[in-house]
Amino acid sequence: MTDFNDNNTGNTLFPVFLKLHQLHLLIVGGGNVGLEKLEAVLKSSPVARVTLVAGEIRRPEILEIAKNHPNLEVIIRPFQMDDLDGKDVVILATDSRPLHATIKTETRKRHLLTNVADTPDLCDFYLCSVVKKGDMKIGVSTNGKSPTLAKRMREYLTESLPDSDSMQTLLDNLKEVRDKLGGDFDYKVQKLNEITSSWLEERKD
Ligand SMILES: C[C@@]1(CC(=O)O)c2cc3[nH]c(cc4nc(cc5[nH]c(cc(n2)[C@H]1CCC(=O)O)[C@@](C)(CC(=O)O)[C@@H]5CCC(=O)O)C(CC(=O)O)=C4CCC(=O)O)c(CCC(=O)O)c3CC(=O)O
Ligand SMILES: NC(=O)C1=CN([C@@H]2O[C@H](COP(=O)(O)OP(=O)(O)OC[C@H]3O[C@@H](n4cnc5c(N)ncnc54)[C@H](O)[C@@H]3O)[C@@H](O)[C@H]2O)C=CC1
Repeated sequence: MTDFNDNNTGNTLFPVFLKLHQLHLLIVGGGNVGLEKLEAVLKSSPVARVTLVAGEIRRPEILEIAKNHPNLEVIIRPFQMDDLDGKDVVILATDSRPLHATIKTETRKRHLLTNVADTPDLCDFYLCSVVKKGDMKIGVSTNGKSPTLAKRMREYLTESLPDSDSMQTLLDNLKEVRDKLGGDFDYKVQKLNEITSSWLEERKD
């Protein structure tokens, strides 16, 4: 049975995995943080549809990245409110907190999910550290307490977990079994649980 009180007092964030290629992301800011967030997005979702608006591109890497990512549009001019038109998700990464507060007020009205990189309190969501092993992805958040520890945890999990090839083989095999299994839903759940429990047992040895 689900225990809704289980250790739920501190970190109440709800993790999800976005299909960013089906959404339109706006990043405002073209400096260190704009680049960091752009790289984080494209590393996980290389075909994400992204528009980046910045008064000035202070990290030229952004323009280099744009050359290899046709779904990334870079607009060099100050932000204007109509940049929000048609967007689904917004990341604010300028060096102006008052600008962030003004834009956040408008994105709230428009129900656009917004990350304000320098102000956790204004964020609707946080970016996380990402562990990737083939199709397996694990997101790590520290509830905003220590991004550096999130980064270290990514490194720790990347080293400790099976390598990408083994993980992919495991996932491909399980997918094959899953597709082949007949029977009703309960039977499938039971069978898949049986097969995967042996994997956990082996790990304990
Ligand atoms: C709340 C959050 C909002 C958001 O940005 O989404 C946020 C906020 C802030 N970050 C700051 C600083 C740093 N951020 C990093 C790195 C990362 N930051 C990321 C996420 C998040 N950062 C969200 C919470 C995530 C969580 O819940 O744990 C990661 C995980 C994901 C990503 O960005 O890709 C990525 C690691 C990726 C990886 O390598 O795996 C480093 C370390 C480094 O770069 O080596 C430093 C410097 C050291 C330090 O401060 O720890 C500051 C202070 C700025 C200042 O002092 O001026 C703020 C603002 C504040 O806290 O007030
Ligand atoms: N969340 C995180 O991971 C971190 C957050 N920060 C915070 O993020 C903020 C930004 O830092 P940096 O990227 O280093 O600054 P930066 O000076 O490198 O870049 C600022 C960018 O904002 C743009 N900008 C400013 N006003 C604008 C406007 N009206 N319209 C469009 N673009 C505009 C500039 O043209 C520039 O491209 C700082 O306040 C810093 O404290 C810093 C480190 C990590």
